[in-house]
Amino acid sequence: MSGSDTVIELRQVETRFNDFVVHAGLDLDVRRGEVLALVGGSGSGKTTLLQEMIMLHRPSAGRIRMLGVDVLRARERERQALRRRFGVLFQHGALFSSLTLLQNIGVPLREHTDFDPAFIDQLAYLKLRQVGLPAEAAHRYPAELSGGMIKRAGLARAMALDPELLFLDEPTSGLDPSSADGFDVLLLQLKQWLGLTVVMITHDPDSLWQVADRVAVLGDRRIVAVGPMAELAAVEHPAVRQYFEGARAGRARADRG
Ligand SMILES: Nc1ncnc2c1ncn2[C@@H]1O[C@H](COP(=O)(O)OP(=O)(O)OP(=O)(O)O)[C@@H](O)[C@H]1O
Repeated sequence: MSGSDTVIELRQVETRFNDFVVHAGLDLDVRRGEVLALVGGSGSGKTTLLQEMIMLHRPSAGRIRMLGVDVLRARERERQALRRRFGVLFQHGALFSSLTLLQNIGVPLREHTDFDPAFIDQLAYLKLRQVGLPAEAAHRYPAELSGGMIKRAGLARAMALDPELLFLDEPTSGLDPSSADGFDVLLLQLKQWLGLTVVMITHDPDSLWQVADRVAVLGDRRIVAVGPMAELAAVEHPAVRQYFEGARAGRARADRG
């Protein structure tokens, strides 16, 4: 039985693509207010697991509870209501190229509310500023912006409906080190200011050490270890060891101190 501080609970999740088993007997809890990083080798099933949490993919078996809702058994109306309570930042930002940043950020508000257009612009502008974008970026198009700004705009859009939960797919990948650092700092601030719960896939050792409260490691089709990086350092499983060996991992660890 989970406590009220568990916002997502996965139990005995199994995922198959025909005969190919991606997850089997996978258990994971996400706690309220934490940043949980999901890591694992290529093809270990991170993206598929994220898609199952955001209801884009249905596991073959098991149970997923999110914000008190039994996701796989809920009626479509309940699932629709749940969708408004989380935001997603996809890997490449997934902004509409023909819309300005302000219009992009306002998309979920236009879809899910009856607010008038001027009010939607005001709310979108607040989100734009909340993620640290300058006022003049509001009327620019995605093609005119840096990768870091696009990620921030994608985050602002994910936050448009004031979600309790955020899902981020490799938020710092493709960013230069200083933009990636900036994004990490932003995430920490948003967590602190808004009490958001964040689940993110990342390969970035700096994010693992500096932003994640806990790290869940996918290997052998399940979560083989979960805990703060400092605790995972003692885990011998090969899927875990790779985050502690090699130059990048060592640098991130040293920088933290
Ligand atoms: N729709 C699908 N049909 C068949 N196989 C799939 C499908 N989606 C994913 N897979 C397979 O499931 C496995 C897990 O894929 P997934 O994309 O979840 O892994 P990942 O850990 O996110 O990998 P990466 O880090 O490389 O993005 C892979 O072997 C992939 O080929």
